[in-house]
Amino acid sequence: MTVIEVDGLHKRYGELTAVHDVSFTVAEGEIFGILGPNGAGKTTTVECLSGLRVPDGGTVSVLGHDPRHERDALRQVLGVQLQESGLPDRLTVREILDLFASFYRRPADSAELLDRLGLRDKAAARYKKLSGGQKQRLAIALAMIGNPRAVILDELTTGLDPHARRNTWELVEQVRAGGVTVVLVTHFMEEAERLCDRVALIDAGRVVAVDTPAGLAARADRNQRMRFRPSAELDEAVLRALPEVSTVTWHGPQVEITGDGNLVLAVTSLLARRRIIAADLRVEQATLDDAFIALTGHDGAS
Ligand SMILES: Nc1ncnc2c1ncn2[C@@H]1O[C@H](COP(=O)(O)OP(=O)(O)OP(=O)(O)O)[C@@H](O)[C@H]1O
Repeated sequence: MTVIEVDGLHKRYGELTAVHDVSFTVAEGEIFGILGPNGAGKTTTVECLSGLRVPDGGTVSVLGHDPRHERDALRQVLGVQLQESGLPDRLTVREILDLFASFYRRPADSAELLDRLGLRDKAAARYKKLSGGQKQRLAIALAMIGNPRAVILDELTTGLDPHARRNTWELVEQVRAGGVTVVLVTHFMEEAERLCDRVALIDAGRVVAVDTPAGLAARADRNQRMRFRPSAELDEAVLRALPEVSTVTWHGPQVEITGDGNLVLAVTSLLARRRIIAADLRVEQATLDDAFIALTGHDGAS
């Protein structure tokens, strides 16, 4: 079932068109990534989904609601964690959660949520005393307090150390395991690759591609590369005859093969037929980073 449908979304700020003709759909239970460099238009896009911004063109439907006209109904079913939380420093974690719970008809149990997000020990701590990772966990708790069917998480792990980032990723997986559809805004390729079922790659306000992370990586205009030491003599001509193989180079006893398509399967099947073992096999696959460069002509950093 489609939970979110965006069709031809446009948003201008004065002279600047921040979002040009953006279209995608998100299915129930997906973790859907919106990936792109700073300023690509990701936040503007999700703000249009949550009703925080009014689009200049296109249509948006979130859980059957038009965010422009049905913001109150939408708020009951869509949880939103935004980049700038703007939470009051002096309130405690429990006070903040209880305050947010009061906005919803059927809020989640805040004690249970604190437990689930590993914040039970911090319930009485003031917001300003929390670490970056704890603040992010609270932000997820606030997005989940209304028992939503879908959540938008925007730049969740920016500024976190690798350990806190990995903990946060586990929480996002738990959210989805609870049946909630997740839209994850990120400019980290690794995060999208690790968490997302599908990704919309956005650059300068336009969708460059929508695909699975593996599908995007496969579009990267870069050869795959494998290297190994064959256990017996390898007939190079047979290797070169495989349609997937582009180059074969020897480095002493090691052979390096580049190519595309199902290169690894083609070469390992050939070796198996000839009863040759590929010792010290190393394979380099294209990554989302490569896909981003291939699809946009520049790297994702900005
Ligand atoms: N309120 C605003 N007024 C004017 N311009 C804006 C406003 N908000 C965003 N922009 C501009 O619109 C473009 C898209 O911004 P947006 O925040 O949607 O991008 P983003 O991909 O979320 O970036 P980031 O990763 O830095 O958050 C940028 O050029 C930004 O400067």
